[in-house]
Amino acid sequence: MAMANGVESSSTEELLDAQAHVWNHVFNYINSMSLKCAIQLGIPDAIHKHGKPMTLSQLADALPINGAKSDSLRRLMRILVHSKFFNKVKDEEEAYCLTRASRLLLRDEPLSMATFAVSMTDPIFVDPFHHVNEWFGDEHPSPFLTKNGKTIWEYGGIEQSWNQQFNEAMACDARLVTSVLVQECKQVFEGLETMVDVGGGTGTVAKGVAAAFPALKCIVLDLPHVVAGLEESENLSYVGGDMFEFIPHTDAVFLKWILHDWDDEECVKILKKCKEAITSKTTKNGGKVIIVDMVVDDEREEHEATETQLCFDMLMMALATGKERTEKQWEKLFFSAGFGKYKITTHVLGLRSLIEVFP
Ligand SMILES: C[S@@+](CC[C@H](N)C(=O)[O-])C[C@H]1O[C@@H](n2cnc3c(N)ncnc32)[C@H](O)[C@@H]1O
Ligand SMILES: O=c1cc(-c2ccc(O)cc2)oc2c(O)c(O)ccc12
Repeated sequence: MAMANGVESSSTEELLDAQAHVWNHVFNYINSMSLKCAIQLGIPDAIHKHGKPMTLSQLADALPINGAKSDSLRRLMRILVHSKFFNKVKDEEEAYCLTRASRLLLRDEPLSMATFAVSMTDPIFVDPFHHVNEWFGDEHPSPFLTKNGKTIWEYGGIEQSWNQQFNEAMACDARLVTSVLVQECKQVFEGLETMVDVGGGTGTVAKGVAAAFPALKCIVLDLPHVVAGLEESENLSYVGGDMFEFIPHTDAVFLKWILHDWDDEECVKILKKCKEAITSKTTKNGGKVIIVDMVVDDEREEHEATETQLCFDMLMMALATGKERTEKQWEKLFFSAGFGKYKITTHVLGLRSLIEVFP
């Protein structure tokens, strides 16, 4: 009866598909953890050092692992081949080589994301996500605060090693973005005499921009515990302060991964401070705010890009009061803060956009 009917049998298939879908999502963290393990074991570095595709036994010999675990290493490599971190090639024997993604996980590469990937999968960083359901029922502005009793920024001022790990993870991303900015987006900085990188962390972007444009004076404004004791140079200096209170006068304010941390009301406050900073000086060629952040495209067809943007939106919900915004939402912020026009450049920074905002 049940199985004789085509509809019934297809609904059995659908039921099993649905079960697989649930499994897939329940165990999705295994992808993150496998990647973390590969970086910690130094698998990308070992393959890179080998200089040509590396067989399983060569890899097992090169890694700091128990020799009896080479079949487990094969299984780890299998899932990482599946998730496109390695390719398997076959000449005389099967061997592994790097992909573009695992090249970004080499420890000594200037644009390495290895520190970022290991930090962000550390239990202390993942922990707030175990408190999202509890947060839905409480009064706190973020699950991070539900878990830690402090905002992420207050927490960084108290937990030294957390602060250092967070700043290093941000610096990883900033190195990659800076290299694109100074190579592909030179025109954005040309003609500026001064620039303040607001919430600029330990100054990775400002250092890169200051080196590429020696006539441009760069100032990094960040919380006092973030910029304490950092080395300055001829055209790079640090100011410890609060962007909600004061931003030094400048031709341009740079905001990378800042506004998505904050809710709309807080963003308008920050943007108003930016506007004061860029309009209170007689600017020759400047007078703008440069933003690096996502512009969510609801129509976007690419599945992976949409998933990443949705993950970042959840990240902002779990850690702070922010969100990822559509162009309409950005426009509302700019006009509410008293700006007159803006220009969005997409694609040059991958999933993020470069937004220039003018008074
Ligand atoms: C997500 S990080 C981005 C860092 C850097 N812009 C980057 O993209 O690599 C946000 C930064 O904002 C800083 N921040 C948070 N609250 C701030 C405040 N009230 N005033 C100045 N900086 C602040 C944090 O310390 C942190 O460095
Ligand atoms: O990439 C990140 C990661 C974080 C993060 C993740 C987990 C935690 O427990 C704390 C922080 O925060 C970020 C952030 O605030 C941001 O503006 C951009 C990127 C990230």
